[in-house]
Amino acid sequence: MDALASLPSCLEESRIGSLPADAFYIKDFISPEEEQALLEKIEAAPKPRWKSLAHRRLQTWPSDLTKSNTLLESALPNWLLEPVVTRLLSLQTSTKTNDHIFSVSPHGAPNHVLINEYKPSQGIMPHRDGSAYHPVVCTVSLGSSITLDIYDTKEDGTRENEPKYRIFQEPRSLLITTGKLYTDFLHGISENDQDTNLSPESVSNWDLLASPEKITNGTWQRATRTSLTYRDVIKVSKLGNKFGIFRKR
Ligand SMILES: O=C(O)CCC(=O)C(=O)O
Ligand SMILES: [Fe+2]
Repeated sequence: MDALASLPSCLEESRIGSLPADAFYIKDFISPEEEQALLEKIEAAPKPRWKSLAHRRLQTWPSDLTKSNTLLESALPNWLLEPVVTRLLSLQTSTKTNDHIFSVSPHGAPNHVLINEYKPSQGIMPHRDGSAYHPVVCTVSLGSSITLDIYDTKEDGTRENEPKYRIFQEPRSLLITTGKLYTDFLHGISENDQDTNLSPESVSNWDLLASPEKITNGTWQRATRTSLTYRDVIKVSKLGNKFGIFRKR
């Protein structure tokens, strides 16, 4: 199937209307072939690229941020730019403008990618992404579906115990979150080997899913899911680039 055939003509078509502003879900953003090629690149990365946390492993491209949340300037490798970033920047936010989702970000494009791998029963604690990034997150999912839980906070600022919203992320999909959803709400993935109670009522993006019929009796049995999280790091230091050139000589 041609991945581009199913792309929306503008982001507004993909808005998750039942969520606070703003979230967009685009099914089949990449093709199965592109998904496979990305998984192979991730697998082929040298072992030290992986950082193992207690319940998850991850890669950071082009590098980790410094203690002061600065990115040492360095280009993303081409396999992380093509096709994802090119396609992402081709998506207009509305039919009335030529703006894309990173038009007003400091560098006009994502400059950083986090790759998270979740085996069944692995997840990520509810958190906010914080102030190091321009408040736009673009997540491409690979391999398997998984449910992202969105939590509101109580009046005293602590997190609600139960998620207020749930977003079902299918392989090859793109999820964009920004606005209040970035700044006010928390997001996380539960440490379960299955996602349960999935229904048109409980899943905010149900109407935008590629294959809701693959969810049986409201249950999704997880397999390994890998995500690519694209963001624009606000502070970039030129030093990284110069040092890179210096080292090559
Ligand atoms: O894997 C995901 O979809 C979420 C990752 C995430 O929240 C993060 O890396 O900040
Ligand atoms: Fe996050």
